[in-house]
Amino acid sequence: MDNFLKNERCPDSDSPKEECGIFGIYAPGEEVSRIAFFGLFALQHRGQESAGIAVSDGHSIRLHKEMGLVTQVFNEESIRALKGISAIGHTRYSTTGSSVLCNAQPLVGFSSCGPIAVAHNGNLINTSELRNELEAQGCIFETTNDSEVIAQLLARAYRGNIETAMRDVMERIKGAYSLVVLTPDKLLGVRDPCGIRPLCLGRLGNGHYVIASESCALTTVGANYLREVEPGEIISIGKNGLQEIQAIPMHRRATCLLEFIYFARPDSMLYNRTLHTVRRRMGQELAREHPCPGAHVVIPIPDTGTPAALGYAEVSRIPYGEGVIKSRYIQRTFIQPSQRMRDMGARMKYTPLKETLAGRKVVMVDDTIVRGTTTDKLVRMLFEAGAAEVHVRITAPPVKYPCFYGIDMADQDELVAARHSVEEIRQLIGATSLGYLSLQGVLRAIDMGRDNFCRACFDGKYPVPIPQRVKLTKMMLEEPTKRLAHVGTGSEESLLAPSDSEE
Ligand SMILES: O=P(O)(O)OC[C@H]1O[C@H](OP(=O)(O)OP(=O)(O)O)[C@H](O)[C@@H]1O
Ligand SMILES: NC(=O)CC[C@H](N)C(=O)O
Ligand code: SF4
Ligand SMILES: [Mg+2]
Repeated sequence: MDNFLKNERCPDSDSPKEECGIFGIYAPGEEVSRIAFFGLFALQHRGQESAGIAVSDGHSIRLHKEMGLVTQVFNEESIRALKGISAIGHTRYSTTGSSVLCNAQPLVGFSSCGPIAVAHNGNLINTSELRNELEAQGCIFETTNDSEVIAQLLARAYRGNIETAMRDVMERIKGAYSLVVLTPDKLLGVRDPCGIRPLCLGRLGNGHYVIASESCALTTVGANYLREVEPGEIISIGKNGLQEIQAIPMHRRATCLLEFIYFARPDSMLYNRTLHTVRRRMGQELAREHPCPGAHVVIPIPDTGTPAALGYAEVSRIPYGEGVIKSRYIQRTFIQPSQRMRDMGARMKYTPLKETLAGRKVVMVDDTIVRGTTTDKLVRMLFEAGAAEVHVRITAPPVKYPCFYGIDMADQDELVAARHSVEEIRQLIGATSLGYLSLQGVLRAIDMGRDNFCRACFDGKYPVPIPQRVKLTKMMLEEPTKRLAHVGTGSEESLLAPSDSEE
């Protein structure tokens, strides 16, 4: 627990964070840890705090994890030391538990039938309840993250059949979870009954299987995309091949809408749609909903705003141009662990191109305004570079409600749209005009109905009800008094939204 004690608490760090990248491979005869490294590298955008790989040699499991980016955590030596037949990996963006080494993943639990490694993307909403119960039974926890509850439950339930044990655990845990699980002889891919976080299955040319958060990681390792892991499903891979098990009934499909808008890489596929195409269409819808007659140029805020700006330019017939250059070496600002770091990140990240901006009426297209950290600095920067007008266009509706399923927006106070109207936000960011794409517009661009998505941060309808009287925060397991609040909460309704549950 040394790392935990040394962690410096940031003033605003009590809110859950974004998400994580997970990867799994079962391929005897292949360099599985090197392939996992490449897979994790492709998933680096999903989490930049720590990375780790666990490898099985058929008998035991070895683990290497460190704080930092994938390329900082692994080198030739550490990859070579991880020899085996199967592997799982993780890139972390903390949502429950500080960003410290003991909370890095994969986590390894020890059962009476051998070791089990777990890597988790998502966030549970009944962590404290389960952890209190396990502690009362004598379980000793080594981390302050929610994922260890899964590892501990699994280790207790495992009596030789990992699929049955996993099903038992799925019946207990609530919230968002996409998992890869490794035992000495099996690899599992698991998705919660709403399929909130993505997870897909692919196959290498030699017939071996890989599982990844996003299809872009399959492409990187040369695997063909087969399909998404279904909500409530366990995919089990071992020496007898692949087994598909509908472990618990699908509740309903509720994949995170923000994965389509921002989180997932544009070259990934979700619901069989390439996200670059979807985002371009969001830009087209935005141009129809919020035109900007008389503007001279449409500029994207790279990277995620780029396809949408192309779409906006196509429909509006306003020329597309590059107005800001993004440093190649900076990471996502939205997924930095503290507000101070996010502020610095935004300033380091962009430089304006005066040639595109000076004297022009500019349409600036970005994907989301979450806290507003990025947008107000950008608008100021464009005016300072000589823009005559700055019209901000956003390919998402205002983010008004917190996310408890693995995204960095648990504190409603941090969300600028929770406290201000669109006109007030326009004034705050100093834009000439401001237009958000409607939920209908987003859904038209994806070409699917609203019932296929979690969109709770936009409309307050949570697909998995949030327990009442519970403040789910990133640090809740590091502050014992907050944990007590989780015991015996009767109602499953949230206090946060006008209409909280979709039940
Ligand atoms: O309102 P805020 O809280 O400031 O966050 C919103 C910004 O954060 C993200 O960009 P980011 O730079 O993280 O990643 P990207 O390069 O993928 O666009 C997002 O694309 C917005 O630009
Ligand atoms: N962003 C995530 O998916 C994080 C997974 C897990 N909740 C953790 O904090 O480690
Ligand atoms: S609340 Fe928002 S960010 Fe969270 S899972 Fe739902 S759509 Fe995604
Ligand atoms: Mg951005």
